[in-house]
Amino acid sequence: MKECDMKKVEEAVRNILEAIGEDPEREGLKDTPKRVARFYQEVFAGLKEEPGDYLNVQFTENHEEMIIVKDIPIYSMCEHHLLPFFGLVHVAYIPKDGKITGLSKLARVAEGYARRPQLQERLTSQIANSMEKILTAWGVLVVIEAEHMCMTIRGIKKPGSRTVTSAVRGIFKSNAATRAEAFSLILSG
Ligand SMILES: Nc1nc2c(ncn2[C@@H]2O[C@H](COP(=O)(O)OP(=O)(O)OP(=O)(O)O)[C@@H](O)[C@H]2O)c(=O)[nH]1
Ligand SMILES: [Zn+2]
Repeated sequence: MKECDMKKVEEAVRNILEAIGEDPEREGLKDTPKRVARFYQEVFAGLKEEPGDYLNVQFTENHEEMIIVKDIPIYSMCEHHLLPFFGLVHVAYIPKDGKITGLSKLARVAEGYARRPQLQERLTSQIANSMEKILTAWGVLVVIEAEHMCMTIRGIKKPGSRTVTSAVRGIFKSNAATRAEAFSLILSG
């Protein structure tokens, strides 16, 4: 897991500015390479951690019913255009053997995987896979609704269109009633 090479990003941004016909030395742009480097360091910080590890914070509680954390806001960067996509993550799981994790840890996992060059589908399955592996729950369900800037400000230009992805594991896959209950709780206001 490599640290962000700030000098390399700065040099690349200076090159881009030159390539588009700008003067990287002019007043308004002279600090831009540094700013963009800090910005990339922040939005790609998830590359230098293993976000699933947050789930190792676990408690024992006699609760084998559904736990849902919904409406977790995320900002990620689409790996095709390096433009943001953003929206809401909803996660659900049914713990096994009393193994539950901290609620904030579920949001930290979503945040960690979002802070990488991503595809929405991969982000969805990485969150679900880490929950399935580390929580060893009866079932895991992850839904993401997001808007992609690469479909908004360029190309096809369809602002407001939203992409919904889901990843379903364990009992949520095998039991339609359990899955329907999770979806109705997630989609209710
Ligand atoms: N499946 C998926 N596609 C994505 C995601 N983010 C961006 N894309 C798509 O990636 C595709 C890249 O297509 P290309 O034809 O290589 O690139 P492009 O010429 O910039 O495509 P347009 O966006 O159609 O102009 C586009 O259809 C994007 O909408 C994502 O998270 N998941
Ligand atoms: Zn894109």
